[in-house]
Amino acid sequence: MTDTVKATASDIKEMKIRGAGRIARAGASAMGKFAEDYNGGSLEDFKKDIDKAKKIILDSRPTAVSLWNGVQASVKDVGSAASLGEAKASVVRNAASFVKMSSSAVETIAKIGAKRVEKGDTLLTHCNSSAALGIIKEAHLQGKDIKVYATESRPWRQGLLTVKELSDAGVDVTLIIDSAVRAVMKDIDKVFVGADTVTSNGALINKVGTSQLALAANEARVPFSVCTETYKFSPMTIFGDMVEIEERDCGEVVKADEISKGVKIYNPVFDTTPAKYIDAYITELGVISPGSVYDVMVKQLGNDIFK
Ligand SMILES: O=P(O)(O)OC[C@H]1O[C@H](OP(=O)(O)O)[C@H](O)[C@@H]1O
Repeated sequence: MTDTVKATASDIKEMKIRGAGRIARAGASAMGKFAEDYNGGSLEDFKKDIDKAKKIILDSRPTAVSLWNGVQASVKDVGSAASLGEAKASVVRNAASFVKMSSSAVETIAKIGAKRVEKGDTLLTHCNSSAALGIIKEAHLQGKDIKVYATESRPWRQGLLTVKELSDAGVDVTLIIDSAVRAVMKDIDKVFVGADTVTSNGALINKVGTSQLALAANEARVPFSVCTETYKFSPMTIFGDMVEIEERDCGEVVKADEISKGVKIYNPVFDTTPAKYIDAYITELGVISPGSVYDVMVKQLGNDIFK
């Protein structure tokens, strides 16, 4: 297996490459590079080998369906290719097309979402979502004079990436610990978070802590919007599949010498926010309700998904 595939899978697993959009683009790019460098003999060999490459990439992190959708989009024409050359070229072409579409989607979401930010708004965000931060930075660029609260997002503390990114962009940003979200919610006008996976019934799988943020926003009647590309919508959930919630090493939560032996540590990386706590999904196709996710998926993927 090529070094690029193994190195990409390792970087995603170790979160050197992180963020649902970024890992999707990295997975697609690795598939494209695999095809470009492939020097095997036959189309049959290529089909077997690219399936192995796909599995290595997909096994790196289980929750963000964006990774699956990015890899699938890259290899979708291999089965119908008439020759090895045609199969390789299709993967290179489709991978590049997915990466371009994915980056363009984040830019479109920024433009659409910024319209929902009003002058003087105080916003709250969680973790480090390029889609959510795109909206926030665009609203700032438009001179909307916003203030932002960003959660630390324990245990990985992606919030530190967020406050650096926003302060570097000149945004007035305040870091808070995750358990402070309900205390600050009275001062918040709107919440913007990202997505790892969206299920067919409109539920959100995102960084752990998102659901408590949605609960506090709902209690305070603060609009809660999810900023996401539609390739994070999960077709498998239409047929009842559950989304696997990744659990990571306990050492990310506490150092071994800080806790007595025998104490168990539960470290889920994501949680689920039911559709009823979500006011809108801000996507590259526009602002949609949680109840429209199924229809958007079927429209985009076509009725083939039922075959
Ligand atoms: O695609 P973008 O909007 O950048 O990020 C989407 C989500 O991916 C991240 O997961 P992790 O930090 O990779 O575990 C966060 O949960 C974030 O909200």
